[in-house]
Amino acid sequence: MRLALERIGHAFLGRAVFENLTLNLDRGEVLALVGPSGCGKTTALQIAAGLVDPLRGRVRRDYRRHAVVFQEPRLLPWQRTVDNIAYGLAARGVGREERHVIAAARAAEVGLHPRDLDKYPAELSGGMRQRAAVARALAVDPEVVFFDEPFTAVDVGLRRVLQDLVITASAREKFSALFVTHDLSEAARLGHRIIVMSGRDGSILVDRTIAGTPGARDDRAIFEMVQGWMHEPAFAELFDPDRDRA
Ligand SMILES: Nc1ncnc2c1ncn2[C@@H]1O[C@H](COP(=O)(O)OP(=O)(O)OP(=O)(O)O)[C@@H](O)[C@H]1O
Repeated sequence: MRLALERIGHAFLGRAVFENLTLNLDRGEVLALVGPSGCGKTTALQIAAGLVDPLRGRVRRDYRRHAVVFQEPRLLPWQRTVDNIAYGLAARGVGREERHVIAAARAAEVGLHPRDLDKYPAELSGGMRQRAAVARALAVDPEVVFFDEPFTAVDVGLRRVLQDLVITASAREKFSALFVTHDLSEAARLGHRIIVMSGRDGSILVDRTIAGTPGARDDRAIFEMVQGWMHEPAFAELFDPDRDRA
């Protein structure tokens, strides 16, 4: 077990997001977290990543290094791509030359061209910026990666490429990942397990292993899996979050 949220309760301005959230992330596992907008997925991720302190409950972490990939790339505009990718390494005291070697290797893994390394974020396309954000996360050799809807803003074709990057990298590097997404097909492509959060009280409606292995599921299998999920009441809230709301 890499990470455990134990009986977490959280509220903003006195309004509860969830009262009693418990979830585990296993070693090497990509856990897809889905739920209707506003149910608390990002809050759960931020608590798991230590970016927000929960009001109640406990977070147990059994790892040394993690990284976060946000929906927007959050690159430093005044730094070249190579230095953005190496950002976490600089914070860890890795020397400049070694940082650049590692950053160049990570950039190549996410499909950035060597000439992109000297560019500033404003000179990159949106997709290239998000590739750089993934490279920056992987550069620190994280044992856990938190993805908060990282590919929502990129176009469909590139989204698949970036999903494949995550699948390949997680299989190669054996990191665990908590992957928040709105997209059931994305969850079905890259997850080992899926959790569905309720829009009513943030409780967990579904927690199940996804059949097959990420990267080995073909499009038809993914399509059929998602079709099957969509017929389950627990998933229906994703499409009609006000259904049972008082
Ligand atoms: N900083 C904040 N201050 C006040 N309320 C907040 C804050 N952050 C989140 N909330 C509220 O907490 C609830 C959960 O938000 P959260 O962003 O975790 O949901 P989500 O499931 O990730 O939503 P989405 O899928 O739309 O990104 C929402 O009602 C939101 O308005």
